[in-house]
Amino acid sequence: MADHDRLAILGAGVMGETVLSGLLRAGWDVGRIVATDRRPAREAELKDRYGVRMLTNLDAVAEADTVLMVVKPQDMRDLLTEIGPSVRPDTLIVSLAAGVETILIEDLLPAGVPVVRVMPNTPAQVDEGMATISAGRHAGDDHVQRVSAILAATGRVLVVPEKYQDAVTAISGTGPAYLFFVVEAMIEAGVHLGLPRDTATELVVQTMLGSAKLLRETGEHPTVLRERVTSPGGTTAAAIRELEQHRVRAAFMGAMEAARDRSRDLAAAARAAAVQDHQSGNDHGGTG
Ligand SMILES: NC(=O)C1=CN([C@@H]2O[C@H](COP(=O)(O)OP(=O)(O)OC[C@H]3O[C@@H](n4cnc5c(N)ncnc54)[C@H](O)[C@@H]3O)[C@@H](O)[C@H]2O)C=CC1
Ligand SMILES: O=C(O)[C@@H]1CCC=N1
Repeated sequence: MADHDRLAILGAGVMGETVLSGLLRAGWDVGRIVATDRRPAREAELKDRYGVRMLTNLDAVAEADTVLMVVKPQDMRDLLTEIGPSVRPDTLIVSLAAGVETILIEDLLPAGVPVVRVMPNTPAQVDEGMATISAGRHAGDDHVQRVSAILAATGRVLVVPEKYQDAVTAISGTGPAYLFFVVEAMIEAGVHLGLPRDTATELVVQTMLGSAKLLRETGEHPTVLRERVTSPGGTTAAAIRELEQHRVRAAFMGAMEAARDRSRDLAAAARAAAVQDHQSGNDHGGTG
């Protein structure tokens, strides 16, 4: 992304702020970024915290070369309906919403507007994010590069075919929640075994961090690393037997299938709303 390019973040909730703060930590000039939020208290909060200019959606789009849409999937249609007619043909539109397909976004925008879909995650708040990027029909390599450069400020980036994005959402988009769930459960277990809560928390958090670092830095398969902890007839073997008896592996598969299916449901709901709009003649003017 060239240094003069300007970015608008529409919807400055958890993920919008995550991207904003990451870019500022990476050295972006706050003057190159504008943001919006429909909640006035949130606008004031972000203005105070980062000195970022908070505008209306239409003003933000008018100023920007790249527009990140970071509202809930259910709010995406209203947002696109509002900004669609004002989007210039060369404005790059980027959606970070779960489930919403680029083809639906393109339909609500003027013909030919480039659209890119991203699935980020919250570890971007500490520059350890994992984001995947997929190009829509009118987005070229230069657009994908531009979005990669933005997301690379907050962690790792992979370009994937859009058909993978529902699975990605279930694995890395939603993934931090599963790991926090495991951490919660392990801390409770420590307390159950008689450890003070702060001691249990320190043990579990450092063990999570250290295990992730071991995986990343050695590149070893997790099974190999687990086997190295598992002494014959020892404590780990006893614990793993319990996890297997409770079908924890199957539960993880079921959980991620459910997340993948929910992402597909969100896409289907957006498609159904589009069909209903067309049938009722309530077309929003998009020709893309
Ligand atoms: N939170 C997460 O871990 C992740 C979220 N996402 C995606 O990011 C998007 C946002 O999620 P969160 O930040 O968690 O939600 P959030 O609810 O924290 O933020 C959404 C923000 O958008 C604002 N908003 C809604 N409609 C608006 C409009 N028309 N104009 C301006 N502002 C508007 C809301 O006031 C709110 O502050 C979702 O589509 C979600 O699928 C993707 C990956 C991870
Ligand atoms: O729960 C959600 O729908 C969002 C998308 C991925 C993570 N959080």
